[in-house]
Amino acid sequence: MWNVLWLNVHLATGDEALVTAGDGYGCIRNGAVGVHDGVICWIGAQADLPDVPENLATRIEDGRGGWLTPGLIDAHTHVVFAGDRSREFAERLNGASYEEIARKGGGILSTVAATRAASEQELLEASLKRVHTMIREGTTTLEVKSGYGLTLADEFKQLRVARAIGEQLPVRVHKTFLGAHAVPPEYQGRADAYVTFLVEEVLPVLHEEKLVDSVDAFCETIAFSPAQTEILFEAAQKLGLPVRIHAEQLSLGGGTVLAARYHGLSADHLEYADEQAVMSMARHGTVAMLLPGAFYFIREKQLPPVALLREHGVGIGLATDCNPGTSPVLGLTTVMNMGCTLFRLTPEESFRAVTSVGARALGLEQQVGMLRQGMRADMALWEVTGPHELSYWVGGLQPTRHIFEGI
Ligand SMILES: O=C(O)CC[C@@H]1NC(=O)NC1=O
Ligand SMILES: [Fe+3]
Repeated sequence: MWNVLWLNVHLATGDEALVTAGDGYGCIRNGAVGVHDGVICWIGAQADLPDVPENLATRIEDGRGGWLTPGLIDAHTHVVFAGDRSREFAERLNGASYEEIARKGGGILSTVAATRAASEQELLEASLKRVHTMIREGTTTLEVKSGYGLTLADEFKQLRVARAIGEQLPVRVHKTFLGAHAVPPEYQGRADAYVTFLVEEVLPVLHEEKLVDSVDAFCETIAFSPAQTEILFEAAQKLGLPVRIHAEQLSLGGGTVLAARYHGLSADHLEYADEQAVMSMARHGTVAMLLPGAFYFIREKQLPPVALLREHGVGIGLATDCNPGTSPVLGLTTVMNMGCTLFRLTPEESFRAVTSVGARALGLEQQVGMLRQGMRADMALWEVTGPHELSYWVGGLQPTRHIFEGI
């Protein structure tokens, strides 16, 4: 029946079938969870537990009255990179402009150069350190993008490292191809040729190696146009790969509408999204993935259209966007607080944003993101007064237990 039994826990299930107007978390107080081979096989009030045959070889876990939640889902990270951009942060605070930093070889292309120069082992070691911190803060599912290699060999290297992270650590990894993150030095002024290179020589090879779970693009005035992005999306669609997009981060450019038209899993950033963009996401079930870490770090002033997202019933996700340039953030509970404090999400919305909605953004809603019979037993145990407290602390809150596949 089960090989692990969690007792003496209050459950914030995030189960949409249990969520009500009065309880946005789908709570079961004084609950229990039975797990068999990493899957939830029983969940409910402890008083309703069926008799457990004495001889059953069951590992009993005492939750000591803590709150058990789904493991947190970080559905947008660039966590695999080499090099250091902290000096740029200091230079900017001492008056240097982005342009001056870029002219000195700083910015995204400096991370590209460092990532190309790093060996696969060096890249893995640097990334594992950051993912260990993410795990300590409750993350059990992690999306990892490429996009700092920008050659076949280096995009390959990044995605192999992403795969290795999931093989070595108790975390589920979704691998996203983001070759269209920036135009590399060898293609400067030839963005169209670079896009052709990506769709003809890079994406098919990485897909063949089963290293791509979805395809992303940075659709922005300083990156790729909607027309260039669509070429990539057409290629992804031909390979049967879902798409996602960095869109409307710095301007209204049409990326969100484009991604929704391709039934994109998510459209991310969205500070400059308008009602047409929101309605296109609602029409196609595309998740709005808000990234308050980048908003905070680059001191953006334009807020994403949260009221419109609510009005049109678009799922609202939150993620760290962990990257060295605009969002050096590792903790999802910090991002949950930012979602509430900066974007005025309710704690319930913030909780769903990193659980059930995060799962939808990765196409994993049948496996993770809720505590429900049949779902993977990826969970986190918290010593808090209730699930609302996960959005309250500004950093520093860690679960007492990070539980992957039940243990
Ligand atoms: O500066 C970097 O390294 C990444 C910037 C980051 N990438 C993206 O698509 N949007 C961003 O803010
Ligand atoms: Fe990003």
